[in-house]
Amino acid sequence: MGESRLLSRAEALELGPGWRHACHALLCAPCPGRLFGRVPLRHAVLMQMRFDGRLGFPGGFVDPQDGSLEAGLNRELREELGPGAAPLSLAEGDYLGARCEETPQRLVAHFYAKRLSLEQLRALEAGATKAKDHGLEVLGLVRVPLYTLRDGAGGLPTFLSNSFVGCAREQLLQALGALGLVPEAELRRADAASGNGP
Ligand SMILES: O=c1[nH]cnc2c1ncn2[C@@H]1O[C@H](COP(=O)(O)OP(=O)(O)O)[C@@H](O)[C@H]1O
Repeated sequence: MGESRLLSRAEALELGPGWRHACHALLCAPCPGRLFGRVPLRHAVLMQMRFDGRLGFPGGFVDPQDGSLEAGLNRELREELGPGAAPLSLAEGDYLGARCEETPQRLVAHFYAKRLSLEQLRALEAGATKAKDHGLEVLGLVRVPLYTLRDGAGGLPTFLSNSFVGCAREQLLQALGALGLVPEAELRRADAASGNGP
């Protein structure tokens, strides 16, 4: 992945016609369970295994006929997560930021996050195999482990050493911090321990 820089929604929308716009979203829910009866799961955070073997968030390119970034995002969520995504309806208020990359094409990656109930998130997971893209562009949803196991590597550090598409790894770290899903100090330790950081 090349260098990316953070932009506001307004700045991103002012970029010229040479830029393609894509929108992706982190969906999460509070998760009271404990792994092995002792490790708090904290939250269920969804990512997906893509056709190219990389991890990314649900979403995709916005088409000119979508009319708005959010309309494009909601269409992509239905294609990738199935009809269960229809009631989600992500909006401008769910916007977290944009990153632009010039490697090799000019891409603006808009990023959103939305908190669901655990019941809503479970229903999405259960319905995702009915999505148009299931088994094609999307190979499956995964939950992100937010804990770090006693060995200092298992859990989030090891998850972060996977291969991520575009700026998805930076987006994940941004959202986990911004939404308070993992304490900042723990996030920094997991990032450094993953051996895949900056
Ligand atoms: O989770 C993500 N975060 C940031 N960029 C992503 C993510 N997933 C894909 N991308 C990038 O966004 C662009 C659109 O990819 P995607 O495969 O989602 O679109 P599509 O579903 O419309 O084909 C690609 O350039 C890809 O590298």
